[in-house]
Amino acid sequence: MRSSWADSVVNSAAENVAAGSSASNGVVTAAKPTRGAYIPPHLRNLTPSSEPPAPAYSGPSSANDRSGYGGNRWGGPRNDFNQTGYSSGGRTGGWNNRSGGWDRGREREVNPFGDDVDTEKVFSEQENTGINFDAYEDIPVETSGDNVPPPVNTFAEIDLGEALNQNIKRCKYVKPTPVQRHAIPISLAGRDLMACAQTGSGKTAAFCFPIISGIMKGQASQRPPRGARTVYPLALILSPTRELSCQIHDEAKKFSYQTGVKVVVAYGGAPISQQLRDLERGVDILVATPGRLVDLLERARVSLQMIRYLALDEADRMLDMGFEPQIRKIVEQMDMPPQGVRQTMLFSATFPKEIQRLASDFLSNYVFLAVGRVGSSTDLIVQRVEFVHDTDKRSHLMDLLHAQRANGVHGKQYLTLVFVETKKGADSLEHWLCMNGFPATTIHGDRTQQVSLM
Ligand SMILES: Nc1ncnc2c1ncn2[C@@H]1O[C@H](COP(=O)(O)OP(=O)(O)OP(=O)(O)O)[C@@H](O)[C@H]1O
Repeated sequence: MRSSWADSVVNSAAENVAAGSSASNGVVTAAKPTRGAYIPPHLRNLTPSSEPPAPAYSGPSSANDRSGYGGNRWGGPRNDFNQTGYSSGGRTGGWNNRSGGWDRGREREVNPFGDDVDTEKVFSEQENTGINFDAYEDIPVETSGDNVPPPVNTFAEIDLGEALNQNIKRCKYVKPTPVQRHAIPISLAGRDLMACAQTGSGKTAAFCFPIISGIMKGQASQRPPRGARTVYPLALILSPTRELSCQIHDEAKKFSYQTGVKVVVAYGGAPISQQLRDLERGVDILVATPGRLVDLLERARVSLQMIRYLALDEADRMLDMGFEPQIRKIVEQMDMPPQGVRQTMLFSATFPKEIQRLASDFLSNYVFLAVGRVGSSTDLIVQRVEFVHDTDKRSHLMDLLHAQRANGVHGKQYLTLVFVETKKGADSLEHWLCMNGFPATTIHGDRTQQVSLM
């Protein structure tokens, strides 16, 4: 006999359901929970003493429900999700098998921060993770659109929820970056967003915070059709490469630690079996590369019909890599709720015609946000091009390395990255640098070889 609290939630919910709370609306029919019974995110990590069990699913009676999969499939306009008007007492809880999870509430969550950290201490130390906030003060920010929600200066000004606030402290984020200052309030207000911001500007948190917060606070009473092994994520984050997807996944796991929100990553070039197993354990936020996601959709292992949030990261790069057909298939030709019903955030470093077309096709009454000069390289990096004969390249590199070592920069030791065309060339350079007093490590990628030097 199972006796955990997670089971008692499920059982008491099932009993309530069986007792007739939904008998008349015909939505809930299961009298006994089975594999896959759903526990809403905000209840998944709680202990018996900290919060009472979820109330039973009581059918699509509230104005906030996306009700009636037979009629209006998505149950009215997106604002009905009412992210901003949430009060913790107003949650209806509810349960279903949305994510296909099994025993989700009982799974031990790995701490992505390693050893438990003292969040208060971290916050008072006023550290950050290396972003140069002083340099951000002068960065031009442009917004346009109807009734653009005002930016915030601190995370404390935004109601992201206690668990997420704790994780922001654990990440040592003291204040929001410019893209976060603007994008988070816009997204929390339920608006679609087209954001132009450079890499490294803090975009990941800018789209993850509103998604995680929205899932934590949102209604959990939607009830998808039961599909054998199909999972129904609530949010989809598309990104061009495996590396970026994994990076977003790692960050999102930190942000969602102890929130009960489950994040899974799926990318091509790796066996699909482990990713399928991860999906079967439950998924609220799916981070995926377009090609692998199309595969999962065609196998009917993922359905997009419950998607409330869609984020496209580095959209220009995805188009450069030829992913437009896959992206359009995912967004326009599968079962994803249409624009205006889902909430969509499109991030791109540049804003060429193709991205403008994508924005007008995917977004609804959106806010345009540009942080920094669109399409330019960052002011924080000085770029210099030097033409050197092939035969002089190594000696020139050696001069640069000696100059850097001699000058130092404010007494700090910096690393140097050298990009090399071939694996063989990288190995040979590494050997040569070591022989000349610059210990180097080669990192072999699929396409670009890098040598980093001390
Ligand atoms: N508010 C913040 N305070 C301190 N550090 C932050 C903040 N926001 C993000 N960072 C850190 O800054 C770094 C860059 O952020 P992030 O990776 O989100 O940028 P990005 O724009 O998404 O870059 P990429 O395009 O490479 O994904 C990360 O190490 C992240 O943890």
